[in-house]
Amino acid sequence: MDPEQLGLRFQRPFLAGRRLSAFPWAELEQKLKNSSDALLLLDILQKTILHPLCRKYPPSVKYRRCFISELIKKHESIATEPLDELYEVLAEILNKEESISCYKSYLLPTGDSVTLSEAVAIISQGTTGLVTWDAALYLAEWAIENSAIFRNRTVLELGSGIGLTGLALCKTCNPKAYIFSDFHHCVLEQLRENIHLNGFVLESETVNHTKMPSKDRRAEVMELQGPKITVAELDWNSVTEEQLSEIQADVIIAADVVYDPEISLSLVSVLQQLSTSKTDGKPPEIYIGFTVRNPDTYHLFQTELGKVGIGWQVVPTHMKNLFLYDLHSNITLLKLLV
Ligand SMILES: C[S@@+](CC[C@H](N)C(=O)[O-])C[C@H]1O[C@@H](n2cnc3c(N)ncnc32)[C@H](O)[C@@H]1O
Repeated sequence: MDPEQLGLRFQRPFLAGRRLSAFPWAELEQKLKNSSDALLLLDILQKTILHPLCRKYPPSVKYRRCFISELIKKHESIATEPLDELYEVLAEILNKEESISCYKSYLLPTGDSVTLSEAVAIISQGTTGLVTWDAALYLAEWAIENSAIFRNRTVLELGSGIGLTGLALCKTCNPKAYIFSDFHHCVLEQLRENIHLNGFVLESETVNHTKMPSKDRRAEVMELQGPKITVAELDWNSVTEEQLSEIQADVIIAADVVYDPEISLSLVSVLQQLSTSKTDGKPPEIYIGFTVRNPDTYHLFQTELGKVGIGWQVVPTHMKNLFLYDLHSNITLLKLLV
């Protein structure tokens, strides 16, 4: 494999902040043993820590520190002379302060990328919604592979979190309109920030509090070639039938929203109400992707769907693993039959 290729295999997981143990370290070590040429390490540096996306939107300090330390270790295991560039980068990182948030960038097959500001901790501010979960990566990848389902249609996403699936879909699948939704105020705030970070303009701040956009803003919205994007504050426990009937989505999606029995019950009720609203005489297509952590929770979700007359089929796996979700996590994508 040429050194450029190995560099690219470090780039994608590094920018997305994936687990360091999943990086091709053994291959790097082998290559370095065969030739102690520093060019390979410099290429990896350029494609990761020195990449323009990382300079502008860096992963967490701890993550970068661990990564550069691992590169130094690999280099020192085969070379006698230290490589200055590695130590310069380490020194720069050691001077940085830890923060509770960081950036992750996900490279799209179009050559574009989605960058998100995410929390460093898996649970923060009392919510799981401030990080991107594997099911969101899986659903985004599946959507990109099946973009015809979304082209020129209105898509509603439930429990969007900070927006990975929707932003990837808006950048690659040409939906007519995309409605992100969630209920947690910190998540909604972070979601809006991420939408702006990716160059999109919001149609309005929330569906519930529609503000008339300023003249400049209207011009900006009109100039925008992409989908009409909305963020809706939508709580499955309190949303009314009337609010749901106003949405009129052609396609409904959600990622990692089946993880708690109590939440499942209100989610199913929302899905049932949404499934009865018809656009152009047709019910919406509904796709729910989730990691099966506890089979009982999964079965409860299926049972509750059955009780309200919603069937389901498992959508076959695609496994291109463009976004590097953990291949050992048990992710399922259901198409609901309404
Ligand atoms: C595990 S996170 C998944 C976030 C994102 N879809 C992903 O996969 O990365 C679950 C999301 O569901 C949202 N959620 C939980 N209960 C909700 C409710 N009652 N109404 C609306 N959203 C809810 C949370 O705020 C959170 O963003």
